[in-house]
Amino acid sequence: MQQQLDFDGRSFIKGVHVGTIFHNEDNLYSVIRVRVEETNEAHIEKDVVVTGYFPLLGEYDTYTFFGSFKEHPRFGKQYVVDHFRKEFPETKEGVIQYLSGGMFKGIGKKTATAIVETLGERAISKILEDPDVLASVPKLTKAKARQLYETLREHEGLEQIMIALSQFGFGPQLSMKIYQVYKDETLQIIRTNPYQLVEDVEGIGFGRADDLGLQLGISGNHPDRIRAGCLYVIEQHCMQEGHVYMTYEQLLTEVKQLLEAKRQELVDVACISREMVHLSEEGKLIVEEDRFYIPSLYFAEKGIVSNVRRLLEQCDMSTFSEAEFLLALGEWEEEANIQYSQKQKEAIQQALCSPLFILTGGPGTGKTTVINGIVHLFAKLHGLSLDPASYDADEPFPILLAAPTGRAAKRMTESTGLPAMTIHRLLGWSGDGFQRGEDEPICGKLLIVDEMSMVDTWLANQLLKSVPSSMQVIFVGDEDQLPSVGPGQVLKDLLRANVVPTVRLTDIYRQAEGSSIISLAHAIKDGNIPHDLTIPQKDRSFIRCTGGQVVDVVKKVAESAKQKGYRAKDVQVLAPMYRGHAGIDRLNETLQQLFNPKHDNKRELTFGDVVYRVGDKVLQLVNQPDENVFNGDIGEIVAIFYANENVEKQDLVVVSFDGNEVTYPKQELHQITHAYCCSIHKSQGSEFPIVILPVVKSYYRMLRRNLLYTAITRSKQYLILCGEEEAFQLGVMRTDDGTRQTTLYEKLTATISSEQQLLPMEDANIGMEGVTPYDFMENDVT
Ligand SMILES: Nc1ncnc2c1ncn2[C@@H]1O[C@H](COP(=O)(O)OP(=O)(O)OP(=O)(O)O)[C@@H](O)[C@H]1O
Repeated sequence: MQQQLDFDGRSFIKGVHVGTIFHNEDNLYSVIRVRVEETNEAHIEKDVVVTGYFPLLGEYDTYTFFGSFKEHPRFGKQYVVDHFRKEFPETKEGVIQYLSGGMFKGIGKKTATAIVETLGERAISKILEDPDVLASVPKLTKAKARQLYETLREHEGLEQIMIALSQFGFGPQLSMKIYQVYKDETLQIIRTNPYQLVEDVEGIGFGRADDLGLQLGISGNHPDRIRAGCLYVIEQHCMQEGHVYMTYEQLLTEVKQLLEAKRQELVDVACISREMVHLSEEGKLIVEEDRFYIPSLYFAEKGIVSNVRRLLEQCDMSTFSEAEFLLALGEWEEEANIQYSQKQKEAIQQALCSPLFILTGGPGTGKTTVINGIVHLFAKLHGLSLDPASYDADEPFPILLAAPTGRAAKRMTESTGLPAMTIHRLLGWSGDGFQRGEDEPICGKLLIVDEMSMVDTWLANQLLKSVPSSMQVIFVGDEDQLPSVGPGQVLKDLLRANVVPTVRLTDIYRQAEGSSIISLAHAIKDGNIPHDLTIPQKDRSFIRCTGGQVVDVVKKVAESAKQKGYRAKDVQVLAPMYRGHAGIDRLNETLQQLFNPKHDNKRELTFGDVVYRVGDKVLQLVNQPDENVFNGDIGEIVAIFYANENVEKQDLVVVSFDGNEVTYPKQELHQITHAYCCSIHKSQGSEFPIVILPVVKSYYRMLRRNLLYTAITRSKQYLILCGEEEAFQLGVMRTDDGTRQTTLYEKLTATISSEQQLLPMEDANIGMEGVTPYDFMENDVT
């Protein structure tokens, strides 16, 4: 028998699948137990553990696996599979059991027996060779026969496809991903147009598809290649630079560069131009004047405009008189022990009266304080309880608070005492789509969204279209912060278009409390470097050091904070880039040694180059709505379980995000990273008692004014800058970030008529300096 199965000397194991130990539905990584029937491997146990990327295999079905044995440091010997094939049974009972086992629609034991009696023990091979043999089986309808053949082909097909894909150079994981998209058509699609993969399969970029194109002899000027190049360039442009469109010239030039860089062959501009037109005719790109858009971004911008207009079309929302407002305001000021400034009062009143409103201002200008006022006055004036417990599923809590990150939402909860959530959660993000939209809007009377500068064009559109016309919406944000990670600059464009009632808070209150961090932030925002930058202040200091010294200096500063009793969670080191001698990775390594060193009693687990240890501070890198953790959330490793200690038979890391415990199997650890130091981008929306900010020339490529401004405004109590003054100056002077190509501003101003535009208070007051609306109101009241 062994001679019979030789497979050109390749290692194989033929056996029965007796149990699945682990199966990941997303990437199909599987660990199964196989009872060996035949193999050309020497010294093999009766049962072996087989790992690889494949769909859920039929229990007790027979397969032949091709691969090799590897020694896993923890799990021991495992057979790691490159590809496999299903073996069809060849005994009478086996065939009957297989055909009637539920996989073949409409075939029960009786029909299966009839098939075997007619075609014999080799029935399955015979059917695969020639499906017409099924015509001789009594009482088997043509439809059932066809279905039976197709199901058999499907199972056989997978094996052939996997082998062919591996010959094209795809590993088992990517092969399985491709197969999941195209199924039986995989090879046909790849052979006719490998560039299709770029559009359809996540993880395959233009470069990879182009290598395949070259292998398959597709010419440099081939329309499929040019089209894929166009789509790739525009997507990269939008995702990496944050633009919403590319001009004709830009797209043409960049596509030409890309296509010619990869092959020693000139690509004709006319051909590129023609394919750009074809793509727009097919709706894969949208053209407007000389601009090219990815359709989803084009329609998202349009959606934002039409929804802003829809919301603004609602009339004045104030169902209360000015006297009632002032009374409620007075009561709240007393309760909260605060005296709002005139501007802050204006903000509260306009917010309460407008269907859509923007509150903006730098750090410490009182945005949070005003949000609090809005919430309490809204409840008072509408006779609503602010106790979420007094509402139920039929009548949900009417005031919705949301923010782009979990931490920003948590801060909203802390400052208002009310439930707040991420925008993704509010909109019912399921991992591959939003539940909420125009057909199933969110419920409530008032929605306040904080940190609006972080919201990109897609999310803003989804959010706005999910808002019912009866709901009042307030956007809060600081346009000088870093723009959203995704494309667009929605808050900036909304503010510039001046179509939504807006109040800008400018007076700084935290400064009045003696914060020199806030005054530094405001100076940077205006492009100034205060003369006292390097002079130690009560709440900030600047430690001069070179790029080579900065890691040690950061460590020393963190060490002294630790000695003063601060915990890792209070001290946040922020840096702009991951790699390099002063990069985030290096800083994390150093800070882990300081805050959570190796200890015999502390469990740890190695993942790639990184060691995770119980007690480590970690950062979530992706949204995981099922677990209620989101990109940017910071947690702590509270437990590590090794594979031999649990039924899943795999290493597990448990992270607590403010009490919400999330378990990560080892292969999902790429979802987290150490957070002693994190990127400034990821820190948006969060605040920390102590921020240590290294700024050195090796960060040159990244240094920008809004980056430094964002980093500095993350610190609540102490800010320690370390590094080179010139690097800091260079960053403050560089402002070339605000040039995202968007058309939201133009679309807003063109679509929303001037009658609809509500002038912001400051403009409405032109010529009435010194006189405020409150002067009139107070007269009314008295
Ligand atoms: N009218 C006021 N009178 C006295 N103190 C005020 C007033 N407005 C705000 N503050 C105080 O100023 C500080 C900053 O206010 P707040 O946190 O609301 O600002 P913010 O704009 O939300 O700042 P950040 O964006 O940095 O969180 C708080 O301590 C707050 O109590």
